[in-house]
Amino acid sequence: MMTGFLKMHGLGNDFVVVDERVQRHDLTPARIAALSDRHTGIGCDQFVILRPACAEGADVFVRFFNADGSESGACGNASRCVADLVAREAGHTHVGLQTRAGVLAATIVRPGTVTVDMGVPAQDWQDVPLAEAMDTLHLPIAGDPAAVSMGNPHATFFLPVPDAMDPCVAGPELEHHPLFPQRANIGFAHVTSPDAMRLRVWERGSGLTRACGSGACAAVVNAIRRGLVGRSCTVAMDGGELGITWREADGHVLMTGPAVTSFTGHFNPEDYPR
Ligand SMILES: N[C@@H](CCC[C@H](N)C(=O)O)C(=O)O
Repeated sequence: MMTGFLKMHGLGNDFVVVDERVQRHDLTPARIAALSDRHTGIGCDQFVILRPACAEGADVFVRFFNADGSESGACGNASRCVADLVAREAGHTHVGLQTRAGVLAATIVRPGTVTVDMGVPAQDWQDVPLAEAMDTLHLPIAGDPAAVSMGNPHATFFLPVPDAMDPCVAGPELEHHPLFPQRANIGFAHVTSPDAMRLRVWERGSGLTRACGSGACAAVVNAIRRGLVGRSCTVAMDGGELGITWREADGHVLMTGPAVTSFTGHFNPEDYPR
């Protein structure tokens, strides 16, 4: 039986979105990895599955998978895309997304622009998680990265000059560093002013992407913790810009940026290895 999908993206971080709210489609991790392959599948950075919500305040339950088939608790760019989709369906401007990291409130700012409340970042070493007790603001790794969880594990390097580290060279090894028992997303940031930074992210399970929403939130949170930027910051990535605010009043991180639908299509799951 054919399965319908949407191809969406946020700043070029691209997603295959499959709606399982009415019917399941037997999408195993191996099948998701095969479908995510850019040469032999549909191709995407993350594969997103929608299920019926079962939490208060949520309109939909969203599961995020990386291109290698592994699951993540959070994906900022996909959250904006799903919020845009569900809000258009319902004719609402506010939607609740149930994720493995909790229920996220999203607001349609204007057509195609969405703010997602990414919640409160977790700063304790157990919550990132890291392999042993340590100060998450200064990891004992060359280059002195800081770590935080945005519902998924992130480490951010602050580079004195742009591109001082190549994500494609440093990223793969750091993603698998023994300090990160669940692997980690690795950000390479260069602060350009008290309210702006440039960022590239080597994503766990997907590699270098054009943008990473949770990575942008993590980079801003870590930069604020280090006293490098103020509470609101524009993050410029290869695919474009996100606005990130770490709200002082309640500690929530707000992420604002675009959500785009590229096309729709169909595939037969049976054509891909289970
Ligand atoms: N592209 C994402 C993050 C996707 C998940 C990540 N690779 C992980 O494994 O945690 C974003 O926009 O946040």
